[in-house]
Amino acid sequence: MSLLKLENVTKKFGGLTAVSDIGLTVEQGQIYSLIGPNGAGKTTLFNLVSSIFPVTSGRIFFDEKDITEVPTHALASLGIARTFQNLAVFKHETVVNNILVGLHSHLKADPFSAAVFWGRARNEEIRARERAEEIIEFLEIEELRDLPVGTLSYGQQKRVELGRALAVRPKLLLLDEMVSGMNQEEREEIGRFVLDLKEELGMTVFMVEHDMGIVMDISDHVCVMNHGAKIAEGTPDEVSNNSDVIDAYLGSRRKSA
Ligand SMILES: Nc1ncnc2c1ncn2[C@@H]1O[C@H](COP(=O)(O)OP(=O)(O)OP(=O)(O)O)[C@@H](O)[C@H]1O
Repeated sequence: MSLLKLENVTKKFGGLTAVSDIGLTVEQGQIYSLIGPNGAGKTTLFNLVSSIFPVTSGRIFFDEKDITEVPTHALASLGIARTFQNLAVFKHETVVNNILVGLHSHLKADPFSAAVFWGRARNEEIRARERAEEIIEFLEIEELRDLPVGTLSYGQQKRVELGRALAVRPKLLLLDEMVSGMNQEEREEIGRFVLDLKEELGMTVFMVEHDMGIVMDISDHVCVMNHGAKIAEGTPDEVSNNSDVIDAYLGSRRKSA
């Protein structure tokens, strides 16, 4: 079953077409990677799915609902969570508090009952703390739980950011260049967690990634963009043997050489 579907999505910035007539389908339970040379339009496409920019034309469907005009803040309650290319964590707060922030933005109790910590608010708070502990265990960061996030390595901070995105139990997780800036060991760990998300929690993952090792190792499906357009899609093997894809990457390397 398709979970995310883009139909003829285009984004123009003035005279520049950053995303050109893209159609794609992410199936439930897939790890779907979006790749392409620098400036191909990957991040712009992600920003359209998460409503950071409005589309110029086209429609976006999630779980069969048209979400093209749904604002960013309303996407979490529909089941879409996202991490960002640059770290989005509260550096002075502890690991557990950073994960609780992801949960609190989702709680339903009104501010009055939250203030007296009673009834619904109290039950929600207890459940939120249990959920935070589950995530900490899943990400194997128990020994870091009470440390301020700013004191952790970059790879550990990324794991906390991933934990915060998981807090809302998303159906779809958007990961924007999760492993950039990480060492090889951290990259492999994140790759393993993403695979566990799919295999243990049945989560669907849509990711923009430059690290070809991870893309080829864990993706079910890969979509390749160049100059705003989709140039190929298929299994990791299919796209890595596709001559248009090879040309696009070689061309971009020649330009930057
Ligand atoms: N807010 C913006 N205003 C104007 N142009 C933009 C904006 N955001 C992106 N662009 C342009 O759109 C094109 C696609 O950029 P985008 O960042 O989506 O590519 P990318 O594939 O994510 O690249 P990278 O791999 O380098 O992150 C580029 O030419 C970029 O300069």
